[in-house]
Amino acid sequence: MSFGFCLAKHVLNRRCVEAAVMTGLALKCSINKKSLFDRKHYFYADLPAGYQITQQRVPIAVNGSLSYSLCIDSKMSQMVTKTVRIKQIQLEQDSGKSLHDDTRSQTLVDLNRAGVGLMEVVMEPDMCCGEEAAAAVRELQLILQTLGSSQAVMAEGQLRVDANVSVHHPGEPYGVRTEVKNINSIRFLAKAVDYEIQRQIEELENGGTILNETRAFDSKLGCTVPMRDKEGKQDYRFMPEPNLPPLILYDAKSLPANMNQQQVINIDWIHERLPDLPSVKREKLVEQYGILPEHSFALLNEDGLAEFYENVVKQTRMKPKRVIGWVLNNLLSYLKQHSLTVKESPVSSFLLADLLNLLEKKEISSTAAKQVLAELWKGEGKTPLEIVKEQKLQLLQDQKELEQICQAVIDRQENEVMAIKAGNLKVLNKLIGLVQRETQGRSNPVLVKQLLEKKLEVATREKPHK
Ligand SMILES: Nc1ncnc2c1ncn2[C@@H]1O[C@H](COP(=O)(O)OP(=O)(O)OP(=O)(O)O)[C@@H](O)[C@H]1O
Repeated sequence: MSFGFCLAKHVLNRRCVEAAVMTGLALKCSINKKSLFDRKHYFYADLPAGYQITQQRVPIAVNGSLSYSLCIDSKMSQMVTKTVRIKQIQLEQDSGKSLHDDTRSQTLVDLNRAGVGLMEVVMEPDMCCGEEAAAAVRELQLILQTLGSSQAVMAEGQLRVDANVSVHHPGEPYGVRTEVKNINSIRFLAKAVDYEIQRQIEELENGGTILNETRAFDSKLGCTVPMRDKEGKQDYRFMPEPNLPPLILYDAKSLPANMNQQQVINIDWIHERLPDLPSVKREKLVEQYGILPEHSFALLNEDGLAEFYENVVKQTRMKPKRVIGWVLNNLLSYLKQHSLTVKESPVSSFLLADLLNLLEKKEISSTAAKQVLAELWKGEGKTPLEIVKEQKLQLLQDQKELEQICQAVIDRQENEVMAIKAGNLKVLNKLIGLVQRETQGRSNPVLVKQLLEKKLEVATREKPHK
């Protein structure tokens, strides 16, 4: 993953180091007070210098872990939390990008990123399938965005994944790995890993062998294809980078008293200022509002949605547990349908809260509230109350009128009434629906149910006297 600051002319960029320290701390790594920059030599068209500056041998952070959760059932309601170990985090220079044009049998090289600072997070092989890899990288992406160490937009190359995949029988050592390079979407990551697992199993079952090669994921074909083989240990001729001395970091204890603060990086200072990480934010949401853990995941999955939800909660009398349904089932599905971000929503948290207040005060039914939301979505600047009045959506407050309508429905639906009296209470819902239709959704279904039940009980009791 990379951030837009560079190591150009081999002067170390302070922001790169701070971002790596922040990320290391967030991923529970030990931060090395001394790390080194080496030149790693290899020949490839996208590496014009013939070497890459990297901390691969003595990196800035080591031995961390990342916890991530994933759903294990199709209803997305049962979640398990897993952990992947972080081997190391290193600062590097990015290379260029090769663009292969198969139709013209040409390769173009985009050098725009060559030399730009890049942070590599190396994970241990602790994941078992594409879904796990995808969930771990999604969590890492959220952490990077929370820290501000990268915008981590995969489609723009700000976060890329090289997935190493091998297969082995339980209890046996890991098999030979292949590396699927430069995966630029979480969905493709899951597909690439699962494809590669399956391909390797089939290859081995058919008596073949797995080559230690670099592959690419072809998103159109949904499969991985060979790029170049890595067989035989390559000699990278590592040598210390002459323009970059060892990187020395300090903590509160080791910080020399007479040192200019601008010239040093204090790990403790960064640690104290780390923002709440996504896992902590989720826990707080569950605890504070009594929502389900999976709801807290959904809230953090969209940029700005948790803040939106909290703003609605602050401005409405409705219980947070009910508000969550409106935010996730109604507002979020509108946003998704129209491919909009939370910031672009035509319905502000204030308008949604206003609407939910009408519902809470029983001035409108939830069917009517959905109609109002659809109208608010048009972004014409009307308030929920104006829409309610304009479209005559207020709940019928006149109990007598409602009783008359219920009676009329009962009188018309002889068969249904008989079924209810015979004990089939589900049919009552049909009568409630008919009253709703008669009142154009303006009746309070709870009240209608009570009235119908009362009337039908009376009718049942009255029958023997007739
Ligand atoms: N047998 C294996 N099966 C699956 N993954 C493995 C296996 N052995 C190592 N890995 C993973 O491969 C990755 C190695 O990445 P690393 O960047 O350190 O080496 P590399 O791929 O050889 O380096 P580069 O691509 O920069 O030449 C690590 O994430 C590690 O967890």
